[in-house]
Amino acid sequence: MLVASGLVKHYGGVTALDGVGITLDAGEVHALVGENGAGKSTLVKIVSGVVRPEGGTLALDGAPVRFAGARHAGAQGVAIVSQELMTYDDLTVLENLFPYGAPRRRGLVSTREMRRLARPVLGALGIDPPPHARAGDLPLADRQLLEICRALLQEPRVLILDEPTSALPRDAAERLAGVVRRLAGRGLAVLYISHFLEEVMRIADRVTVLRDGRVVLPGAAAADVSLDSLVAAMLGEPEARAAVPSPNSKPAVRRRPSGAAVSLTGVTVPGLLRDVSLAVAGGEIVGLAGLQGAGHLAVLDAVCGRVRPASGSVRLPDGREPRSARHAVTSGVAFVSGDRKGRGLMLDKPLWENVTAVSWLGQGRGGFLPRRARLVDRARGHLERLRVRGDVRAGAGALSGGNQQKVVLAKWLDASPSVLALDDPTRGVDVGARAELHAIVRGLAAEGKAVLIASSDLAELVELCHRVVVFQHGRIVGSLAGARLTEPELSVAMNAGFAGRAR
Ligand SMILES: Nc1ncnc2c1ncn2[C@@H]1O[C@H](COP(=O)(O)OP(=O)(O)OP(=O)(O)O)[C@@H](O)[C@H]1O
Repeated sequence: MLVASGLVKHYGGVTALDGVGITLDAGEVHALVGENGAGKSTLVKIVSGVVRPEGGTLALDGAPVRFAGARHAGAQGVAIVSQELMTYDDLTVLENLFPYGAPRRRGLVSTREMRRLARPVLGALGIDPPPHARAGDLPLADRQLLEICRALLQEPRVLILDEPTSALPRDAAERLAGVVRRLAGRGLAVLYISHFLEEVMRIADRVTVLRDGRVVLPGAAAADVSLDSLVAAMLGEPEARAAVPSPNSKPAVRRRPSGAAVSLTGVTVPGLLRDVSLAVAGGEIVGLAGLQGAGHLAVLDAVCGRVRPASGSVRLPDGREPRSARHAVTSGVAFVSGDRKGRGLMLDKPLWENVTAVSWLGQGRGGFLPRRARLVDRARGHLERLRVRGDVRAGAGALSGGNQQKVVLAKWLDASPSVLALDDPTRGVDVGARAELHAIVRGLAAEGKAVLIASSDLAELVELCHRVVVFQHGRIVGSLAGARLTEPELSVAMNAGFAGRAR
């Protein structure tokens, strides 16, 4: 249905695509995988009309096409849900679903018609947001599903999903996988980009692997490709062995409890947390798990000073309560979120400024301003440690999405925190970088830092954590550690709690 051939694209001196081709057939889910910076988003942007290639061709149903922009591509039946959230936060749910012209009745915008059209699509995705709620007030997962809904309402023939499940809890991701399969069954061509390789193998009919702007595995039948060979193709053979941890490898962190570094005592936050007590020692990595709205994320908010308890108390390593987000930072709390756009980077500023920004806040006023060259060097050191490919003086906006996420982590590393609060820290990060970020988190714990982590990726919690505390309806319902800390156990506990089980 849609054939791209010989695509070439440069950004300054960087070759993003070097003669890339891909064929998307009706009725198939075609997965596109590759390391951060491999060129996936660039390919997707070209195929969806957002970026023009310098070379190569696109053909739709055998006829050559040149897209003048995303709307033009949309009108030709190519819809995209991009990696970065594109919801209009100040508009309502319904307004977000019909951005290019709402359905009208007798010349007037018809809310009823909007609802009628939207209801079955929202239902298929398993969400039911209030139609007049402000999109910005919805949880991240719902906002992502809203975007998918918006794309589906265009009734596309080619649907491009760029990391659609990276912000979704597992149940929503599984629902979405079902929806994608059904859409392909109805004759849609789906291009599916994801860093979750197991998910890719489950959902895709074909898989194309990009490495350094070139196709290294072209449209292979997914049934013929093993997970190992996929990783090897992505990373190149020698690196693959070093970067990917063996499955279920437990953290080799020596726990060095040194008293509670962070503690919550009887914390109640109306609507979010009810009488939560939790202590995390220095050296400990504690996971926070729960379904959407269970309260586990509110613990991070409380530690980071973004919500204040109505009763109970939160104590940071310096013995103080976090009175505000800024105060929490100066008390040594680092907050790393996978929601890069919302919480993270100054995209128009160079990498070194981004990386060194927080430690300035942490050091407060009155210090001597280090010379720029020293800051640049310091930033370069952090970025090399995280293997970010990119010039330290270039703007953060020029980095691929996954590399931006590494910069978010680097800026907090620079601030030498004593507590790490992580919210889906490896969202959108490739398998090699994920292993690297995990190694860094383990290393920081081994240095005595306290780590609290929430993640929609249960494998991440199982791999990293000493124990995982499970939340339901704002309360702690139990915890898992040691041999009981497995993905299936965790999933059951999150959904059904610990009724009838020993805690
Ligand atoms: N607007 C831009 N300006 C400069 N360089 C860019 C720009 N967009 C992408 N690049 C560069 O092109 C290369 C390919 O990036 P691209 O975003 O396509 O990778 P990706 O495979 O989608 O990565 P990720 O998995 O991290 O999203 C990278 O080296 C990136 O730094």
